Amino acid sequence: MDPDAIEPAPSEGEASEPPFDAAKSCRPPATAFRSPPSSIAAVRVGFVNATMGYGLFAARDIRQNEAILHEAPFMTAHFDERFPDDMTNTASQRGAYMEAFHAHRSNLIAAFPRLAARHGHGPLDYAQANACLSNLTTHLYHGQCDPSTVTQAEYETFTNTIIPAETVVGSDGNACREFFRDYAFKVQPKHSSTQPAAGAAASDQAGAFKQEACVYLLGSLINHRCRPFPNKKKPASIGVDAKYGGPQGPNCEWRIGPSALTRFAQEKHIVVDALRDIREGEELTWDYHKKVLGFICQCDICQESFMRQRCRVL
Ligand SMILES: C[S@@+](CC[C@H](N)C(=O)[O-])C[C@H]1O[C@@H](n2cnc3c(N)ncnc32)[C@H](O)[C@@H]1O
Repeated sequence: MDPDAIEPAPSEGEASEPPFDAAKSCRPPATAFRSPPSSIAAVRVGFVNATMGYGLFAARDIRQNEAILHEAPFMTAHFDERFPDDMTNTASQRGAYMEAFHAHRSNLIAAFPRLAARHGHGPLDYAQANACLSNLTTHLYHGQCDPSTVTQAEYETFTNTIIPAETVVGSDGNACREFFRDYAFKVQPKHSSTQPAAGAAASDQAGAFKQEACVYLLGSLINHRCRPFPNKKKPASIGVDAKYGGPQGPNCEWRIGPSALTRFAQEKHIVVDALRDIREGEELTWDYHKKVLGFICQCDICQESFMRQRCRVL
C-alpha cells in the first residue's frame, strides 16, 4: 500500500484522473491538524468481514482535522517498484519479517495472520490474540488503542479461512513480497543518496533513489474506500469538506514524515488525520491512491456500481 502509487484505476469509459496531489487537495496545511487528547484512546481494532479481515474503528468521537495517531514503523525493508523481483528487495523484506517475528512474535501473528500462516505459524488462541490486538501500541508515539472488538467467532472464522488457503511451504519470498505489497507504505527517506554505493545491486546502479517499505501495526490495518468523485465531477452543490464523499468516502488521510506534532519529527513515522468528524464506532478508512488495488473492492460505492451494472444486464 504505497502512497505514491496514486489513485485507483478509472472504470471503463472514464477519463484518467491526474495524480493525487495532497498539496493541492482541500486539506488544511499540516500545522492546522489538532493533537488528540492523548489520555483517551481514539481507535480500536475490529473485524469488518471475512474477506476484508480486520479494520481500525473509532473508539470515541473524533473531530475533523484531528491527528488521530502517530506511529513508528514496525518493519522496514527495501523496496524498489521498478525492480519488484530484485532479490535485494525480497531478502530485505524477509529479514525484516524474521527480525520482527523474533522481537514481537505474538503481535505479528495476531495482527497479520496471513503472513504468519504463509511462514508456517498457526493462529494464536483467541484469548492471546485478543490481548495482542488490544495492545498494538508498541510503536505508537501519540494516541492510544482501546481493547479490540474482535469476537472469538470472528477471529476463528477469519483464521480458519486463512490457514488452509494461505499456508505455502517453501515460498517465503512470495509471502513477504505480497505482504509488503498489501501492507507497506512507500517511504523515501530524506537521507537517501542519489549515488549508488560501489558494488550495489542492479536497482541501485540504475537508479536515483532508494525507497523503503514501512509496515505499521495500526496504520497498516486501515482499509480502503473509494472516493465518490474520483474525476472531480462532483456536483457543485457539494461543499469542499465533502470532497471525499461524506459518509461513503474515506474519512482519514495519512502523512508520512514530520508532522504538525513537531516533537515527533521522524521521517518514517505515519500520522493518521481525520478528514471529517467521525462518530464512535465508525470504521476509519482512507483512499489507497493505487492504480491497481490488487483486490476486489467491497466499498459501498463499488458494491452499488456493481449492483447497477447487474441490474442493467438483467
Ligand atoms: C492494508 S490491509 C488492511 C487490513 C486488512 N483488512 C487485514 O485484516 O489485514 C489491505 C488488505 O485489506 C483488504 N481490503 C482493504 N480494503 C478493502 C476494500 N475496500 N475491499 C476489499 N478488501 C479490502 C484487502 O485484502 C487488502 O489487501
